[in-house]
This record gives sequence, C-alpha cells and structure tokens, in this order.
Amino acid sequence: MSAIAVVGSGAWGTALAALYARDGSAVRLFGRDAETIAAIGAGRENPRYLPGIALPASICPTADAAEALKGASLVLLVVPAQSLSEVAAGLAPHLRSGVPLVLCAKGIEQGTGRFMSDIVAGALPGRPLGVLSGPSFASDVARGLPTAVTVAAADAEAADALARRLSTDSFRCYASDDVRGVEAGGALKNVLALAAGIVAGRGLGASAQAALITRGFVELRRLGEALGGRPETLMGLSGLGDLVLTCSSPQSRNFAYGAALGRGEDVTTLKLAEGVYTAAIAARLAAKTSTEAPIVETVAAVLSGGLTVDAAIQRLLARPLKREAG
Ligand SMILES: NC(=O)C1=CN([C@@H]2O[C@H](COP(=O)(O)OP(=O)(O)OC[C@H]3O[C@@H](n4cnc5c(N)ncnc54)[C@H](O)[C@@H]3O)[C@@H](O)[C@H]2O)C=CC1
Ligand SMILES: O=C(CO)COP(=O)(O)O
Repeated sequence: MSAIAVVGSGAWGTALAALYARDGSAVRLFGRDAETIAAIGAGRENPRYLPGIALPASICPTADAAEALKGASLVLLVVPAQSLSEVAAGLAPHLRSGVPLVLCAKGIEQGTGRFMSDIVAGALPGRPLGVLSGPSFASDVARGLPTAVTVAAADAEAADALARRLSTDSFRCYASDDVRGVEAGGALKNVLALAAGIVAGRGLGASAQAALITRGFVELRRLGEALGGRPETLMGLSGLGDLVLTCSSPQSRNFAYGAALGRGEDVTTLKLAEGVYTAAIAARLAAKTSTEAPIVETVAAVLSGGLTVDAAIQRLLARPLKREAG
C-alpha cells in the first residue's frame, strides 16, 4: 500500500498512525517535538501523549517534514485547530500537488472564525481536502478498538474514495459531501462536552446531565445549520455521535476540563481541550447568525471569567419558558 504521512504526533496523530500501520500502510509520523519522536522510535510508545499503548514497529517517526511528506499519497493533518494555519503553511514546500489532505482537528480558529477546511484552503490552495470526524478517542483507536466516523469531501465521489481508503477492519468510515456539517459537529460538540463536564463536576445529577446533552444537541444542530451544515449530518456520527461520546465519558479531555471547573479545581495543568478555544468564537458566530445558543454562550462566559459556575447554572435554569420545538 502507498505511504500515509501523519502530521502531528500528539494523541490523535499517534493513534491514527498506529491504526494505518497495523492495517499495512507505510506510515510516517511527523512531530515537531524531537524528544517525543525519538521516544516513539526507541520505545514504540508515545510516552507523553499515549503512555502504555504499544505502537507498531513499522511506524516511521520523524521530526523532518520533508522526509515525512516525501512520496506520501495521503496526508493526515492532526495538529490542534489553533496551530493548523501555521503548520499548513510550513508544509507547502514539501507537498506534491494532487495529494489529498485529510483534516482531523476539531475546532474553529479563534481570531477569524474559520473552520479547518477554510484555513487549509487558504494556506494550501487547490489541494483536494477531506475532513475526518466522529466518535473516536485516541486511546481506543490506538488499541484497535472499533468505531465509526464520517469522512467528508465537497465532491461525493472523492468522499467515497477517501472513506474507502481510510476504513480498516476496526475503523468504519461513512462518506459525506457535507464538509461544513462535519466540521461544525466536531467543533461544537467540544464546547457542549465542557458544559456536560461542568454539570457532572458540580454533582447536578444524571437527570440534569441528560437534559443538558439534549438541549446541547438542539444548539449544535441549530448553530451547525446556521453555519452551513445539513441537519442529517449534525444528527450523524460527527455531531450527535461525538456529542454522546464526549458528554458521557471522563476519558474526554473536554468533559474532564469541564468537570474540574465544576469541582472548582485548577485547570491550568490539564491536557488540550479544544472546546476552551472554540467556545468564545462559537458564541460570536451564534450572535452573528442570530442563532439562539444559550449553553454555548454560557460556557464561553464561564471560561472568560465573566460568570461563575453557580451563576451559569442559575442563568440557564431561569431562562424564559418556551415550546420545546422552538
Ligand atoms: N485525542 C483524541 O481522542 C482526538 C483528538 N481529535 C482532535 O485532534 C486534534 C489534535 O488533538 P490531539 O492529538 O489529541 O492533541 P495533543 O495535545 O495530544 O497533541 C497535539 C500535537 O500537536 C502538536 N502541535 C501543536 N502545535 C503545533 C505546531 N504549531 N506545530 C507543530 N505541531 C504542533 C503538539 O506538539 C502535539 O504533538 C484536536 O483538534 C482534537 O480535537 C480528534 C479526535 C480524537
Ligand atoms: O473528539 C474526541 C473523540 O471523538 C476526543 O474528545 P476530547 O478532545 O474531549 O478528548
């Protein structure tokens, strides 16, 4: 099989590298952190981001972008959303034309409101793009546990081809031509997972948790549609599917971050929680599109320090009553 280059050697990049290496692809894993790259090469483990999970010996880790991308027929971009613009621009000299880029981050660029596909279309114009998103914890995928995700491309046949290429025996990819819907689902579920974590951390109970997830999904769907996604996509793996996963498991870094906030703990040492960076811009996009998104707005206000957790809960509960379908 042809070579896959994975750009980003954090938890998700390492997991995807392990997935495709086990599936028989030649995989090069590029990371900027030479220490982590050396550790992966020497110990067949990513001690910083996926400790305790054995990685296939066939993964070729490298800190050299040119080496990683040389001859690759598929490139997975797996760096955090706020770094994607810088990383994509740095890859330009090393990328062959026509090689598909698959965007695996879940977020919205803070300063600009751009989704991942907009960022890469700007930094690397004219490249075929796909977006991969859905319920998939890195540690599950790295261990070979099964899941299903969505792979989107603007052209339906290109999406079908990418989904075939990215599917393995344990990783089932559904194709979609709704790029924005898939991106919006992946980005917004992180903000709602923060809210679900806050509810859990504050000890508000399972009933509140279910209510929050359900109303959170209404917001994900409403805002996702306002931003150009289709309802059926937002009800799919990248929206509802990933929302269910991350709102119900402390394995989610966003949920864990929210839970720590809910318990009143220090959050400064916690792992990357993309929702922390997406919340404010998602709230701004809701305002810009006149979309009602009270949970997203409340999460943004708590994160900015404008609202305490208790005041946030009171604010959501005291909203004017309304019809459920509205
Ligand atoms: N961890 C998970 O279970 C999943 C994560 N994702 C998404 O994948 C994206 C990446 O997440 P993780 O790998 O989990 O994060 P992580 O925090 O584990 O790793 C981030 C990696 O990106 C690298 N990086 C950061 N800024 C960089 C820059 N400017 N240049 C080069 N490399 C840079 C870091 O060195 C690190 O290797 C996020 O958007 C996340 O939402 C998606 C699905 C599952
Ligand atoms: O997106 C994910 C699983 O699908 C990972 O979620 P967290 O970033 O909250 O851990």
